[in-house]
Amino acid sequence: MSDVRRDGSLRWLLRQLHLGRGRAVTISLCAIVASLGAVVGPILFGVVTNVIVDGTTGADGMDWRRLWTVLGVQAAIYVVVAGLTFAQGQMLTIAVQRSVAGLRARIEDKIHRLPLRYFESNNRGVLVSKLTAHTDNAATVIAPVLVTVPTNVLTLLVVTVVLFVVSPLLAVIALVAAPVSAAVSIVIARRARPFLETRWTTTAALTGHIEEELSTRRMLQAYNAEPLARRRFDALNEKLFVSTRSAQWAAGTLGPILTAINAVVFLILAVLGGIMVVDGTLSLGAAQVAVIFAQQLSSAVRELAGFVTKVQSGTVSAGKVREVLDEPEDGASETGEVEPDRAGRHRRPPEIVFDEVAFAYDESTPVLGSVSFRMEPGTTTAIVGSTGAGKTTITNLLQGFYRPTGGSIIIDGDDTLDLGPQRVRDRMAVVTQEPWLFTGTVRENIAYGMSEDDAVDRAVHDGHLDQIVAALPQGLDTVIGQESENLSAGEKQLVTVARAIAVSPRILILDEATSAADPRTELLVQRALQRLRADTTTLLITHRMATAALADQIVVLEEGTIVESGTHHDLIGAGGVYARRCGVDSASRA
Ligand SMILES: Nc1ncnc2c1ncn2[C@@H]1O[C@H](COP(=O)(O)OP(=O)(O)OP(=O)(O)O)[C@@H](O)[C@H]1O
Repeated sequence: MSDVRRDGSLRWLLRQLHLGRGRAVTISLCAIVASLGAVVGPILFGVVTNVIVDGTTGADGMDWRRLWTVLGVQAAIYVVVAGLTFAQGQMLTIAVQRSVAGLRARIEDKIHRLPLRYFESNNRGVLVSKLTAHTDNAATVIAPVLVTVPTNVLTLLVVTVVLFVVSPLLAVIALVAAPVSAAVSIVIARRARPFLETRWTTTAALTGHIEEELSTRRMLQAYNAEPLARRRFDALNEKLFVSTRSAQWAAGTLGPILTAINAVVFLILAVLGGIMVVDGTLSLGAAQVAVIFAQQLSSAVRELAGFVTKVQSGTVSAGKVREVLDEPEDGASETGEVEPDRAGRHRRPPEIVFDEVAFAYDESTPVLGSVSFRMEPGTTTAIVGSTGAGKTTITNLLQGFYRPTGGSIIIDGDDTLDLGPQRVRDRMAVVTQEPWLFTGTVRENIAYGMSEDDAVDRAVHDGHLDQIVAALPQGLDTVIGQESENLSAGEKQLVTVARAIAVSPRILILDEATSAADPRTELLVQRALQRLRADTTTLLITHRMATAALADQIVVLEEGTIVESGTHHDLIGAGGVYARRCGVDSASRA
């Protein structure tokens, strides 16, 4: 994280952008030619002045031909400069936006490759701002690198040379200001940097806070905790205000200081130039060129100084983006298409074996000891056990979210680590206690981009959603979402059950899938899932003994270890933990 070297971030960023050398060179060339034109313009302006002065004060009268020629050339140069500036600006905008889109795509891709652990330990607001605001801000350094630096360095060189040709004395005076301005700019940029860092981290924290507030707003209201949330918001808001003000203040002092330095230089040049014209050591046109060039010199220095602050800010952002892209990936989070030769490997329900599987989320606290059980093809295995026993952890491992720390999970003879997560998840459906819905129609939520319309209709019927869908204002086309008020918690769970039915899975994981449904609906859904079971190897996590009793095999887990396993009848007969649980469960239901 913080090991990202700040000074390396700019070079790193430019390497990530894949701007295309040809396009970068074209943009820079256009900018350079345009800036050369902008330098030649004032020289011709001086020539025009001298022609007019000679014409009005000399004996030969006005040389109209020369005057019109110079004016014509000058006009042509300005037209070319305008054209090139426009073209360069357009190309630059496209290049910058394309680069930003590419960078965002890389982060998006990275997000799918990061281990779940990363998201568990990182604030979502921070991630969102890295994906959006920081990416945009990091890209703002492209324009300065391609245009500001080459054009202004060139302007500095040409202007300096011409100034020396015109008048070495005036050149020296104009140049003395440049290093002073540059030093001031660098000092101010350094001062602004910590404020910029704070501004970005606070913006991210504020985004995270607002997101949390929105997703927990019912709880906040129910517990009257809004004042607490408000206080946290106010504190972050104030911190953002202070850091932004300080950053702006530090950067804002730069302009006036440079303007003051330039004003003094300009005054000295104007007075000295005037004296030299009166003395006859300098023509009026040359004096004019010297004054205009001195201004160009100072504006080039100012632009380069602006580049320093912009790059400061862009580098801070590039560092943040780099933190995400440099995060170590986890093979277990690898995603993508299933390789064609292995696609559809689960043509029939597979056999799944947990062979001495051990696991710990963090090394100091083992969650699973040595878990071994076999799931025959097309059968249902129920895992029951106390809260925190490790049941969901077993489903997480089967989905390939984490790697076992010991032992292996074998599907049809292949270790899941060798298969890779894509193939493991091929034709796998999961329904959890927390129904996961995205903003879209009921149909889209069930199809989830994979199932045909008739599969959706069948799933609605088999999943006993018909009546619920009929009661919705636009039926299957009603828009729902995670926060949707249209559906109850149980109904949302039924939508996710229908989604699982629609994909005709070969492996089905049900983790308290019907916990929010009433007993009658649960029974109906159980029947629907029962129909799937012949073609599916099912892992069922449940606290309801009546649901577990329907399974072909029951595994009883306590503190990460299997304490007993067998059929409902075997375990009732054994009179152990399961039998006691069944007794308590039926007593509590009575
Ligand atoms: N992402 C995680 N990071 C760290 N520890 C975790 C994580 N998820 C679960 N745990 C811990 O692992 C242990 C087992 O959790 P798990 O969710 O597998 O239990 P469970 O049997 O499914 O419980 P429940 O019946 O309450 O759902 C718990 O002590 C829990 O605190």
